[in-house]
Amino acid sequence: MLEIKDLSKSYGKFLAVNQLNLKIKKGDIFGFVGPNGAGKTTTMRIVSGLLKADSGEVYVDGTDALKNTKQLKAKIGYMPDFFGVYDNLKAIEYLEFYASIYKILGTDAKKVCRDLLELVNLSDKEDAYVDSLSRGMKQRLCLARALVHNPDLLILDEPASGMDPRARFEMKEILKNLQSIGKTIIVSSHILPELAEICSRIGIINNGKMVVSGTVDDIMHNLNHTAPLKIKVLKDIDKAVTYLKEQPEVDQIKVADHLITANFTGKDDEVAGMLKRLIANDISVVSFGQEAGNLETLFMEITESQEMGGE
Ligand SMILES: Nc1ncnc2c1ncn2[C@@H]1O[C@H](COP(=O)(O)OP(=O)(O)OP(=O)(O)O)[C@@H](O)[C@H]1O
Repeated sequence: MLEIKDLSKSYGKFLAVNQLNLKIKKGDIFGFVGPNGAGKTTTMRIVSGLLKADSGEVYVDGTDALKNTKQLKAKIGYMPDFFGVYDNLKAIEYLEFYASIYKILGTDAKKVCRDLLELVNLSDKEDAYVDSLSRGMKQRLCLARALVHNPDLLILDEPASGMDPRARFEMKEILKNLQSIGKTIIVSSHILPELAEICSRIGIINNGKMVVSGTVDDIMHNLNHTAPLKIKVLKDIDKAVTYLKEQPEVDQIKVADHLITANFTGKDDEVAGMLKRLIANDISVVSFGQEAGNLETLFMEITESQEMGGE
């Protein structure tokens, strides 16, 4: 659906995007993650046809996006990370205004805009003034605006920034809905866990370069990253520890009461295999789980080492 090859963009002497490569399949929710100033907005604005690249190639459905910006605007919906102020406009009027830009007018426009308000859970705010909406509601309205011309590819720049947990949850549900109706979505964030659970794939960008991309599992595995296992056993704690010590994927075993904590390097199927083998060895497992949140550590490690390696 989207392919970016060796994309570069400088602002004066400052290289904001540096030979960036990226591939996104149709139907993906791709999480574009990186610290502030990494180059996410610059990349997204280039793909959306709002900013010129210095060099590189961008293809949307096989079409050269840098040479056919007008044609591709119909396919792409862009939601900026900034929401302007619109005095004296009701939510529905705001959407109708954007619909009119795409020549969707009259009763057609009303229907499209009402459907979009429903999609982003704002039906009851149809006649509310935009300025009276909460930040989360404004962001959802902005998302509806990006959808007004029914694009296949959605490019969302920090759609959940500044939202409270409930509003973030709602935004995630909306994105999953959009995926289920066939949209391909790129969503950026500087907070990795915010995205990991809904994204089919993520890419980590730092200093304008794509450092790593793939499924969350693949990234953890390829970087040989460890995720702590927590295993509670009923009895046989010594037997369990002896068994775990023999496993190459396991290290740094710690025991407190009946709880064993150990670092584990491997994918989900290997974690499942470990649980099966513990039980097959007659160890009474009360609970077994792998801690989440390690992705955050991984993200910090990747971006820190890059910063130190950079200029
Ligand atoms: N118009 C501009 N002129 C000069 N420098 C710019 C301009 N726009 C962006 N930059 C710089 O380019 C770098 C990348 O910016 P960009 O906005 O693409 O990053 P980002 O990953 O989206 O960051 P954030 O999460 O803070 O929005 C930053 O160092 C930024 O200061």
